[in-house]
Amino acid sequence: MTARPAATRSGPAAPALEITGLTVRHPGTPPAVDGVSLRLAAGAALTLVGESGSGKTTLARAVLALPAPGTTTTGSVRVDGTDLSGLGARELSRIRGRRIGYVPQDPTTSLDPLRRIGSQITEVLLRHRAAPGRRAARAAVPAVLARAGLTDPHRIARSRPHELSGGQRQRAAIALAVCCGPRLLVADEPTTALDPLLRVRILDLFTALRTETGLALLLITHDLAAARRIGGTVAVLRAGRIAETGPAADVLHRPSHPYTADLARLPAVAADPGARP
Ligand SMILES: Nc1ncnc2c1ncn2[C@@H]1O[C@H](COP(=O)(O)OP(=O)(O)OP(=O)(O)O)[C@@H](O)[C@H]1O
Repeated sequence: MTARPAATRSGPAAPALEITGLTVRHPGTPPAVDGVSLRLAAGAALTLVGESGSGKTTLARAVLALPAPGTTTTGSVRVDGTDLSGLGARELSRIRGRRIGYVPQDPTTSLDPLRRIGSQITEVLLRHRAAPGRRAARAAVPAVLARAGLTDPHRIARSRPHELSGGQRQRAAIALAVCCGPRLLVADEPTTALDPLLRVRILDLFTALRTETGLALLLITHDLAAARRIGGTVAVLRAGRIAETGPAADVLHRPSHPYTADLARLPAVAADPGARP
Protein backbone atom coordinates (compact mmCIF):
# COMPACT_ATOMS: atom_id res chain seq x y z
CA MET A 1 0.00 0.00 0.00
CA THR A 2 2.90 2.36 0.64
CA ALA A 3 5.26 1.39 -2.18
CA ARG A 4 6.95 4.29 -3.93
CA PRO A 5 8.00 4.55 -7.54
CA ALA A 6 11.67 3.49 -7.74
CA ALA A 7 12.40 6.00 -10.53
CA THR A 8 12.00 9.02 -8.26
CA ARG A 9 14.20 7.71 -5.44
CA SER A 10 17.87 8.42 -5.25
CA GLY A 11 18.73 5.49 -2.98
CA PRO A 12 18.29 4.27 0.56
CA ALA A 13 20.80 6.78 1.95
CA ALA A 14 18.83 9.87 0.87
CA PRO A 15 17.77 11.97 3.84
CA ALA A 16 14.04 12.54 4.25
CA LEU A 17 14.69 16.28 3.90
CA GLU A 18 17.73 18.24 2.80
CA ILE A 19 17.49 22.02 2.64
CA THR A 20 20.52 23.79 1.17
CA GLY A 21 21.05 27.56 1.16
CA LEU A 22 17.31 28.27 1.14
CA THR A 23 16.41 31.94 0.82
CA VAL A 24 12.80 33.08 0.50
CA ARG A 25 11.83 36.70 -0.10
CA HIS A 26 8.36 38.20 0.05
CA PRO A 27 8.05 41.20 -2.24
CA GLY A 28 9.63 44.39 -0.89
CA THR A 29 10.85 42.90 2.40
CA PRO A 30 14.16 41.47 3.69
CA PRO A 31 14.42 37.68 3.26
CA ALA A 32 11.93 35.85 5.50
CA VAL A 33 14.21 32.79 5.25
CA ASP A 34 17.86 33.65 4.75
CA GLY A 35 20.39 31.03 3.64
CA VAL A 36 19.00 28.15 5.71
CA SER A 37 20.54 24.67 5.41
CA LEU A 38 19.05 21.76 7.35
CA ARG A 39 19.12 18.00 7.07
CA LEU A 40 16.63 15.50 8.44
CA ALA A 41 17.46 11.79 8.29
CA ALA A 42 14.80 9.19 7.54
CA GLY A 43 12.76 8.50 10.66
CA ALA A 44 14.31 11.41 12.60
CA ALA A 45 12.68 14.49 14.13
CA LEU A 46 13.61 18.12 13.65
CA THR A 47 11.77 20.84 15.55
CA LEU A 48 12.03 24.34 14.21
CA VAL A 49 11.42 26.90 16.93
CA GLY A 50 11.43 30.67 16.81
CA GLU A 51 9.38 33.68 17.78
CA SER A 52 6.49 34.95 15.68
CA GLY A 53 7.74 36.34 12.37
CA SER A 54 11.05 34.43 12.47
CA GLY A 55 10.19 32.64 9.21
CA LYS A 56 8.95 29.23 10.37
CA THR A 57 5.83 29.10 8.20
CA THR A 58 7.65 30.57 5.20
CA LEU A 59 10.19 27.76 5.51
CA ALA A 60 7.43 25.13 5.88
CA ARG A 61 5.74 26.43 2.75
CA ALA A 62 9.03 26.16 0.86
CA VAL A 63 9.35 22.53 1.98
CA LEU A 64 5.84 21.88 0.67
CA ALA A 65 6.65 23.83 -2.51
CA LEU A 66 3.67 26.05 -1.76
CA PRO A 67 5.16 29.54 -1.47
CA ALA A 68 2.90 32.53 -0.91
CA PRO A 69 2.18 34.37 -4.18
CA GLY A 70 4.96 36.75 -5.25
CA THR A 71 7.74 35.13 -3.23
CA THR A 72 11.17 34.43 -4.72
CA THR A 73 12.92 31.26 -3.64
CA THR A 74 16.57 30.29 -4.16
CA GLY A 75 18.53 27.31 -2.85
CA SER A 76 17.25 23.79 -2.87
CA VAL A 77 14.79 21.56 -1.04
CA ARG A 78 15.19 17.82 -1.52
CA VAL A 79 12.62 15.42 -0.16
CA ASP A 80 13.66 11.78 -0.02
CA GLY A 81 16.35 12.61 -2.58
CA THR A 82 14.10 14.49 -5.03
CA ASP A 83 14.83 18.17 -5.74
CA LEU A 84 11.42 19.86 -5.63
CA SER A 85 12.55 22.84 -7.71
CA GLY A 86 12.81 20.65 -10.81
CA LEU A 87 9.21 19.44 -10.61
CA GLY A 88 6.07 20.70 -12.30
CA ALA A 89 2.71 21.32 -10.64
CA ARG A 90 1.37 17.83 -11.34
CA GLU A 91 4.44 16.06 -9.96
CA LEU A 92 4.43 18.32 -6.90
CA SER A 93 0.82 17.55 -6.12
CA ARG A 94 1.65 13.87 -6.47
CA ILE A 95 4.53 14.21 -4.02
CA ARG A 96 2.41 16.14 -1.53
CA GLY A 97 0.32 13.52 0.23
CA ARG A 98 2.31 10.64 -1.18
CA ARG A 99 5.80 11.49 0.06
CA ILE A 100 5.20 14.63 2.14
CA GLY A 101 2.32 14.75 4.61
CA TYR A 102 1.17 18.07 6.03
CA VAL A 103 -0.61 18.75 9.31
CA PRO A 104 -1.80 22.34 9.82
CA GLN A 105 -2.53 24.10 13.09
CA ASP A 106 -6.24 24.05 12.36
CA PRO A 107 -7.44 20.62 11.17
CA THR A 108 -10.51 22.18 9.56
CA THR A 109 -8.24 23.62 6.87
CA SER A 110 -7.29 20.14 5.67
CA LEU A 111 -10.64 18.43 6.31
CA ASP A 112 -13.66 19.02 4.07
CA PRO A 113 -16.46 20.13 6.43
CA LEU A 114 -19.19 18.50 4.32
CA ARG A 115 -17.75 15.05 3.76
CA ARG A 116 -17.44 12.06 6.04
CA ILE A 117 -13.92 11.40 7.32
CA GLY A 118 -13.86 7.90 5.79
CA SER A 119 -14.77 9.20 2.35
CA GLN A 120 -12.01 11.85 2.53
CA ILE A 121 -9.39 9.24 3.40
CA THR A 122 -10.70 6.90 0.68
CA GLU A 123 -10.35 9.71 -1.86
CA VAL A 124 -6.75 10.48 -0.87
CA LEU A 125 -5.76 6.78 -0.99
CA LEU A 126 -7.26 6.53 -4.49
CA ARG A 127 -5.80 9.82 -5.76
CA HIS A 128 -2.30 8.71 -4.79
CA ARG A 129 -2.87 5.12 -5.93
CA ALA A 130 -2.09 3.90 -2.42
CA ALA A 131 -4.90 1.34 -2.71
CA PRO A 132 -5.73 -0.86 -5.70
CA GLY A 133 -9.37 0.23 -5.90
CA ARG A 134 -12.25 1.93 -4.09
CA ARG A 135 -13.25 -1.19 -2.21
CA ALA A 136 -9.70 -1.75 -0.89
CA ALA A 137 -9.36 1.95 -0.05
CA ARG A 138 -12.61 1.88 1.96
CA ALA A 139 -11.52 -1.27 3.73
CA ALA A 140 -8.21 0.38 4.71
CA VAL A 141 -9.86 3.40 6.39
CA PRO A 142 -10.48 1.97 9.90
CA ALA A 143 -6.83 0.87 10.21
CA VAL A 144 -5.65 4.29 9.02
CA LEU A 145 -7.80 5.98 11.69
CA ALA A 146 -6.75 3.51 14.39
CA ARG A 147 -3.08 4.18 13.59
CA ALA A 148 -3.75 7.84 14.35
CA GLY A 149 -4.98 6.78 17.80
CA LEU A 150 -8.69 7.09 17.09
CA THR A 151 -10.71 4.60 19.08
CA ASP A 152 -13.97 3.48 17.45
CA PRO A 153 -12.58 4.13 13.95
CA HIS A 154 -15.74 2.84 12.22
CA ARG A 155 -17.85 5.53 13.87
CA ILE A 156 -15.21 8.19 13.17
CA ALA A 157 -15.13 7.12 9.50
CA ARG A 158 -18.89 7.76 9.27
CA SER A 159 -18.62 11.17 10.96
CA ARG A 160 -18.25 14.61 9.46
CA PRO A 161 -15.60 16.91 11.00
CA HIS A 162 -18.11 18.95 13.07
CA GLU A 163 -19.27 15.74 14.78
CA LEU A 164 -15.82 15.19 16.28
CA SER A 165 -14.01 16.77 19.22
CA GLY A 166 -11.04 19.07 18.55
CA GLY A 167 -8.59 16.31 19.45
CA GLN A 168 -10.38 13.76 17.24
CA ARG A 169 -10.39 16.25 14.37
CA GLN A 170 -6.63 16.78 14.71
CA ARG A 171 -6.09 13.00 14.77
CA ALA A 172 -8.29 12.65 11.67
CA ALA A 173 -6.21 15.35 9.93
CA ILE A 174 -3.05 13.45 10.91
CA ALA A 175 -4.58 10.20 9.59
CA LEU A 176 -5.29 11.99 6.30
CA ALA A 177 -1.70 13.30 6.18
CA VAL A 178 -0.06 9.92 6.79
CA CYS A 179 -2.50 7.55 5.06
CA CYS A 180 -0.31 7.17 1.95
CA GLY A 181 2.85 6.44 3.92
CA PRO A 182 4.82 9.69 3.38
CA ARG A 183 8.55 9.78 4.19
CA LEU A 184 8.25 13.27 5.66
CA LEU A 185 5.55 14.81 7.83
CA VAL A 186 5.50 18.61 8.12
CA ALA A 187 3.45 19.74 11.11
CA ASP A 188 3.00 23.52 11.50
CA GLU A 189 1.93 24.40 15.06
CA PRO A 190 -0.23 21.23 15.17
CA THR A 191 -0.96 21.42 18.89
CA THR A 192 -1.36 25.15 19.47
CA ALA A 193 -5.17 25.00 19.52
CA LEU A 194 -5.36 22.00 21.85
CA ASP A 195 -5.48 21.75 25.63
CA PRO A 196 -2.24 20.74 27.42
CA LEU A 197 -3.03 17.03 27.81
CA LEU A 198 -4.12 16.68 24.19
CA ARG A 199 -0.96 18.48 23.09
CA VAL A 200 1.18 15.86 24.77
CA ARG A 201 -0.92 13.02 23.29
CA ILE A 202 -0.66 14.38 19.77
CA LEU A 203 3.11 14.89 20.13
CA ASP A 204 3.41 11.31 21.36
CA LEU A 205 1.36 10.16 18.37
CA PHE A 206 3.97 11.75 16.07
CA THR A 207 6.69 9.85 17.91
CA ALA A 208 4.73 6.58 17.64
CA LEU A 209 4.20 7.13 13.90
CA ARG A 210 7.93 7.77 13.44
CA THR A 211 8.79 4.58 15.28
CA GLU A 212 6.16 2.46 13.52
CA THR A 213 6.43 3.77 9.98
CA GLY A 214 9.90 5.36 9.80
CA LEU A 215 8.57 8.74 8.66
CA ALA A 216 10.61 11.81 9.49
CA LEU A 217 8.99 14.71 11.34
CA LEU A 218 9.53 18.42 10.73
CA LEU A 219 7.69 20.08 13.60
CA ILE A 220 7.24 23.83 13.53
CA THR A 221 6.37 25.47 16.80
CA HIS A 222 7.01 28.38 19.11
CA ASP A 223 6.47 26.00 22.02
CA LEU A 224 9.74 24.81 23.53
CA ALA A 225 7.94 22.26 25.69
CA ALA A 226 6.72 20.59 22.49
CA ALA A 227 10.28 20.55 21.16
CA ARG A 228 11.44 18.93 24.40
CA ARG A 229 8.74 16.28 24.19
CA ILE A 230 9.62 15.37 20.61
CA GLY A 231 13.39 15.20 21.22
CA GLY A 232 15.58 14.71 18.14
CA THR A 233 17.16 17.87 16.79
CA VAL A 234 16.10 21.44 17.45
CA ALA A 235 16.87 24.33 15.12
CA VAL A 236 16.27 27.85 16.40
CA LEU A 237 15.22 30.31 13.72
CA ARG A 238 15.79 34.01 14.25
CA ALA A 239 14.98 36.61 11.59
CA GLY A 240 15.11 33.90 8.93
CA ARG A 241 18.48 32.46 9.96
CA ILE A 242 19.44 29.45 12.05
CA ALA A 243 20.70 30.91 15.31
CA GLU A 244 21.49 27.54 16.87
CA THR A 245 20.94 23.87 16.14
CA GLY A 246 21.72 20.61 17.93
CA PRO A 247 20.21 17.78 19.97
CA ALA A 248 17.03 18.96 21.71
CA ALA A 249 18.38 18.26 25.20
CA ASP A 250 21.48 20.40 24.58
CA VAL A 251 19.81 23.31 22.82
CA LEU A 252 16.86 23.56 25.22
CA HIS A 253 18.65 22.90 28.50
CA ARG A 254 22.00 24.52 27.75
CA PRO A 255 21.32 27.09 25.03
CA SER A 256 24.49 28.59 23.64
CA HIS A 257 22.71 31.50 21.93
CA PRO A 258 21.16 34.28 24.04
CA TYR A 259 18.13 34.29 21.73
CA THR A 260 17.39 30.64 22.59
CA ALA A 261 17.77 31.42 26.29
CA ASP A 262 15.29 34.29 25.85
CA LEU A 263 12.83 31.96 24.08
CA ALA A 264 13.15 29.44 26.90
CA ARG A 265 12.24 32.12 29.43
CA LEU A 266 9.01 33.06 27.63
CA PRO A 267 5.87 32.20 29.60
CA ALA A 268 2.85 30.19 28.42
CA VAL A 269 4.56 27.15 26.97
CA ALA A 270 2.56 23.91 26.96
CA ALA A 271 2.43 21.73 30.01
CA ASP A 272 4.75 18.80 29.51
CA PRO A 273 4.46 16.12 32.16
CA GLY A 274 7.23 14.05 30.55
CA ALA A 275 9.80 16.81 30.30
CA ARG A 276 12.95 16.71 32.35
CA PRO A 277 13.47 19.75 34.56
N1 LIG B 1 2.54 36.51 2.16
C1 LIG B 1 3.44 37.34 2.71
N2 LIG B 1 3.73 38.54 2.16
C2 LIG B 1 4.65 39.37 2.70
N3 LIG B 1 5.35 39.08 3.80
C3 LIG B 1 5.12 37.91 4.42
C4 LIG B 1 4.15 36.97 3.92
N4 LIG B 1 4.14 35.89 4.74
C5 LIG B 1 5.07 36.14 5.70
N5 LIG B 1 5.64 37.35 5.51
C6 LIG B 1 6.71 37.95 6.34
O1 LIG B 1 7.78 37.02 6.42
C7 LIG B 1 8.32 37.00 7.76
C8 LIG B 1 8.23 35.59 8.31
O2 LIG B 1 6.85 35.24 8.50
P1 LIG B 1 6.40 33.76 8.87
O3 LIG B 1 4.91 33.72 8.81
O4 LIG B 1 7.15 32.81 8.05
O5 LIG B 1 6.91 33.67 10.40
P2 LIG B 1 6.52 32.63 11.54
O6 LIG B 1 7.77 32.37 12.29
O7 LIG B 1 5.83 31.44 10.93
O8 LIG B 1 5.49 33.45 12.40
P3 LIG B 1 4.22 32.93 13.25
O9 LIG B 1 4.80 32.06 14.36
O10 LIG B 1 3.59 34.19 13.76
O11 LIG B 1 3.34 32.16 12.31
C9 LIG B 1 7.53 38.03 8.55
O12 LIG B 1 8.26 39.24 8.53
C10 LIG B 1 6.25 38.17 7.77
O13 LIG B 1 5.70 39.46 7.94
